[in-house]
Amino acid sequence: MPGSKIIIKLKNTTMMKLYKFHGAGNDFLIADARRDTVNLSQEEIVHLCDRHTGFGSDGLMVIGNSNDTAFKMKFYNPDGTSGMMCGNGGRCISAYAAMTSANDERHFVFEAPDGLHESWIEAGPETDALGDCTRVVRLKMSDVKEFKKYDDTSYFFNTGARHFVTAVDDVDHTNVYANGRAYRYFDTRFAPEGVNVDFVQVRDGVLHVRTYEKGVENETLACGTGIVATALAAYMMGVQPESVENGVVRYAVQARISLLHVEFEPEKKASGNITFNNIYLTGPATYVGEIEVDL
Ligand SMILES: N[C@@H](CCC[C@H](N)C(=O)O)C(=O)O
Repeated sequence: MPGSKIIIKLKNTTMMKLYKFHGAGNDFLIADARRDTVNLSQEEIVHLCDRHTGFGSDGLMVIGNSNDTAFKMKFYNPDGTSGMMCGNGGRCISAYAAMTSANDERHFVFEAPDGLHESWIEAGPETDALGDCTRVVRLKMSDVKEFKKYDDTSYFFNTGARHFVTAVDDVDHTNVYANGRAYRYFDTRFAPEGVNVDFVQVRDGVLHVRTYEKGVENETLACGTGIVATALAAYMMGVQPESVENGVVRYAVQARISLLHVEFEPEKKASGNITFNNIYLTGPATYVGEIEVDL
C-alpha cells in the first residue's frame, strides 16, 4: 500500500488500525468495521481526534458493510457529535474504499447519514515525494430542495450539514474564528443546533471560501458540504459561474490549500422556488498513513 506508515503500539493487546486521510486539508481518521471490531465510545472519539493529547483530526469515520451498496459511512465530529454528512469525508472514504478494493475499483455507491451517494475516482493514485497518495474524487451530493435567504449576501443551506454562507469583502483578513463562533453560538436563527459558517469572496471568477466548522469549533482548511453550500449561495447571489453547459452550472472554489469544483443543475419550479439537483463535489483526497491503536 502506498503512503507512509506509522505503527504506534501503546500496549500489547488487540489492536485497531486507523487510516489518516485528508480532503483538501480537511483531515480524518478512518476505522474499518468491515475488518476490525469497531466499538468506539464518544470519549474515545474525542480522544483520538484531539490534536494535542490524541492523534488529531477534523473528524473520524467508520466504514462498514452495507446490504445494498458498496459500504456504509458514519461520520463523527471531533467532539463526538454525528448524524450529518461530510463532503470531504465522503471523498476520503471513497479513496479508502478504492485503496482497499481487490481490483482497484473506481466507482462506488454508498450509504451515508443523508442517504445514498455515488463517487468516482477520476484520477490517481499519485504518490508525492513525501509518500502521500492522492486520488481525485468526484462525489454526488444530495439534492437541495430548500434554502433560506436572509439578505442579498447571506443564505442558509442544508447540503447534508447545516451552513450559513455570507459574502465578505476581504476573506483573507476575516476573523473566521471570532465571527464564525458568533453565528454558531449566539445567532438565534440557528439555535439550538448551531451552524457551520462559510465566508466567501469572489476573486478572478473563483469563490474563495473559509469555513468555521461546528463540532471542530474552529476554522478547517476545507469543508466539502460548505464548499457546496457556498457554490449554491454564489449562484443565488448572481455570481458568474466558471461555466454553464447544458444546464450544468460549474463553480471553481478555492479553499485554504486546494482548488475544488462544484457542479449542479438549478431548477426553477412553477411555484417560483429553486431547487438544486445533481450536485457534484470534485477535489483531491489524500492518504497520509496508518496508525495502530489500542484503547
Ligand atoms: N467537514 C465536513 C462537514 C462536517 C460536519 C460539520 N462539522 C457539522 O457539524 O455539520 C465536510 O467536508 O462537509
